[in-house]
Amino acid sequence: MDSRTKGKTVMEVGGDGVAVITLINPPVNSLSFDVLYNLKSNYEEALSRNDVKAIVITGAKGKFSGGFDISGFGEIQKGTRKEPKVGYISIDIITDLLEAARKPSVAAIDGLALGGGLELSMACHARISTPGAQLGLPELQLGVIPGFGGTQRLPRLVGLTKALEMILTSKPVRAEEGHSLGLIDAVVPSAELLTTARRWALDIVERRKPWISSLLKTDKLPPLGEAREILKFARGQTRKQAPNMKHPLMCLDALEMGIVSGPRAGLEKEAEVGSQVISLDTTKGLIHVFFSQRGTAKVPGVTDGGLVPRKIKKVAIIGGGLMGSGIATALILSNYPVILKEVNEKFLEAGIGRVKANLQSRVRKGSMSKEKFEKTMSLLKGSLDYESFRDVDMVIEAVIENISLKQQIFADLEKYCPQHCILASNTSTIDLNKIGERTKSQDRIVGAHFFSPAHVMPLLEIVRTNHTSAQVIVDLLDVGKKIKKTPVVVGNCTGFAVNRMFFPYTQAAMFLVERGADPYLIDMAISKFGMPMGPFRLCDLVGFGVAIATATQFIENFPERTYKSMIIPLMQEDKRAGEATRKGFYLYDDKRKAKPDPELKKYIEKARSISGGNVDPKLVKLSEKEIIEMTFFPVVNEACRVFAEGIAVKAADLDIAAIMGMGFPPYRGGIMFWADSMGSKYIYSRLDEWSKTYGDFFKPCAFLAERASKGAPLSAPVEQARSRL
Ligand SMILES: CCC[C@H](O)CC(=O)SCCNC(=O)CCNC(=O)[C@H](O)C(C)(C)COP(=O)([O-])OP(=O)([O-])OC[C@H]1O[C@@H](n2cnc3c(N)ncnc32)[C@H](O)[C@@H]1OP(=O)([O-])[O-]
Repeated sequence: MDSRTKGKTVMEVGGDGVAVITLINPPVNSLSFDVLYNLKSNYEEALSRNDVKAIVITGAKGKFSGGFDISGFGEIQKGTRKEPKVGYISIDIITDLLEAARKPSVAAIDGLALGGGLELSMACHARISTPGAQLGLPELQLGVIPGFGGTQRLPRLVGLTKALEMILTSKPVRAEEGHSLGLIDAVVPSAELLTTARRWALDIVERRKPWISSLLKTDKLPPLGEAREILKFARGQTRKQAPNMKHPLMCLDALEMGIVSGPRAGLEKEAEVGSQVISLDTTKGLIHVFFSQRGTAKVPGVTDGGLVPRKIKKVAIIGGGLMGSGIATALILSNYPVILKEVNEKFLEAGIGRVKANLQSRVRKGSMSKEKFEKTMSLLKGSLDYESFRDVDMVIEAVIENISLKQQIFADLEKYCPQHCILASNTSTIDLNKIGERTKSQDRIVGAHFFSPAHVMPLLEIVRTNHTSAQVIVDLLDVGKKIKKTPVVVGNCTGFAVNRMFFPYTQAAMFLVERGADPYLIDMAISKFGMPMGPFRLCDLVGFGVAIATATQFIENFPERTYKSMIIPLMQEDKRAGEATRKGFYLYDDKRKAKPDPELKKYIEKARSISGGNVDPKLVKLSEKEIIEMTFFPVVNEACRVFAEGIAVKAADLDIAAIMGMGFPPYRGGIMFWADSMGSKYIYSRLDEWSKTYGDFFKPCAFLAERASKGAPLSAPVEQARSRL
């Protein structure tokens, strides 16, 4: 392959008259422009050759195709590549050249056919797949729409309702389901894939199998009136679930056009809309997130040194509380044998009970069979001492946040665990250097900070001290991938990356209400911005105990920029501690539905009198935009500090940490990406103005000031960073 080209196709014509075209673009055979243009040339040649009767398309190395090369969108957005004529690929190549050809094509699908990959296969006249292959149109998740005819062919193959479900949820189906839906014509073992596809293609030529153009099928489409009702419902749901995104509705426009005015008009609409969505801000954000999420596992100086992850065969967890049991669940779900250690029988039983309950909820929801439940639970063993730790490869400590207890545990671990064993702590606040103070094993001590509930939340902060070895990080990155977490490697400090960003968010909200802003309007504005809930509703959910404990850490470590509000402590004195007590910033009914509480005013007024602040008429009447800026710019400020200190090595890691750890809306691209969309100068000027009026809590940090003075993006790499990694 030429180093300037991205992927290719190769064509081999067999003695049976079948031309097999193979897509080659590792690792997932994505459809780059080079692959697509090569495919076109191969087709033209196959159609013109007398020795070719039929065509089979397949993908190299067990993967059909992961879809259009997503980096191509970035090139178009940046203007480094000119977009081909609208509809050139989907209409001129895929429809008019391939589907309308006088020679039939069969797709031989192994492993996966996603996005453009599935769309290409749907333009073939039959599809043969291996068992378990993933088939889907996940484009909406990336901010784009299926643009190679998927909005037209999928409803015609599987019916409108199922097509809408697959497109709107971005969730793939397995080959077996695809077969029962009519998307796949036959499922055969991998070894028989190509021979079956070749035979099928020749059978079409010889009229022993039907020659079906998906685009011309109508039997699965509902009558027009019914189709309109289904689409109307889908629009309503989409508006509710994704109010800040335009592309899902634009995708529905293309689908509707095809049903109302025919597939050709539908294809044209799809091409027009597909080209428009590329420049939406939400699309830019989502594509940035796709690559950033995969980039978190690439740590300069760690993963680029050729280290190979060691095999972790057995893991021990100390502490069967909420975190320990969640971590144990995540591990056994990925087939790791786990020992759960507790201090006595009662606690051990409770810990194992929690793991059981986590799995049972899957059985109840139908996502886990009873047999799988039994098999998974059999991977968990309880223990009350360290004897069984002699052959473990990794220990994760998940006990309460008490330094001397943790120090004792790590000293014991050093005695009982093998020399190579990774010693991880799930602490969310305590300095890892202190935890390992009584050991000589500093190089294998690492933080494995899970988020609650650990078996559900997708983020894993891997915390590295100055002593942690690169091998240990590589091992933990591998475990993270196997248990389906997105790892972000961060340096050692109070709060690491996520909690450092969380503190100013809640503190800003407390400041605003103390100065007269309405907490319920703040929550509403922040939910509208795209957070799962506002800061006050969140405080109620996590409970005031946790909120006070984390705030205390921040006050102790960063006193110069902490806003100390008494609202939460005052409420706690009155036994209002959040949702668990049915009273917090909101009141909760039997069904845990939240409603505003007029009594809240009393606590706010008292807190205001303690802090000595006054109601500020400007803050009483904040617009939604001002609310967002006053709560999130302090977060941006803290993210800048985390970046400048080298706690995070890439700004994009903070984007992922904010999305997965705080619930920051992915379509805004993450905290730094969003900040850059407004510009460092603007953010600096706002914070600077507020700090002059309201104090140091808002004071822009030196990094932000410097970037603003140069007009530079916040996400540009930190030169000669005082990296802690
Ligand atoms: C006009 C166009 C119309 C069309 O309808 C639009 C589309 O098709 S939109 C597309 C619709 N398709 C999708 O949305 C599918 C998106 N992809 C996926 O969901 C997963 O990657 C997949 C399930 C395929 C493999 O999961 P896994 O085994 O856990 O592996 P992994 O996830 O770690 O990825 C491994 C490497 O492959 C890379 N890469 C992957 N796909 C693409 C791509 N399409 N392109 C480029 N690169 C891609 C990925 O960046 C990573 O690179 P690196 O340098 O090693 O970090």
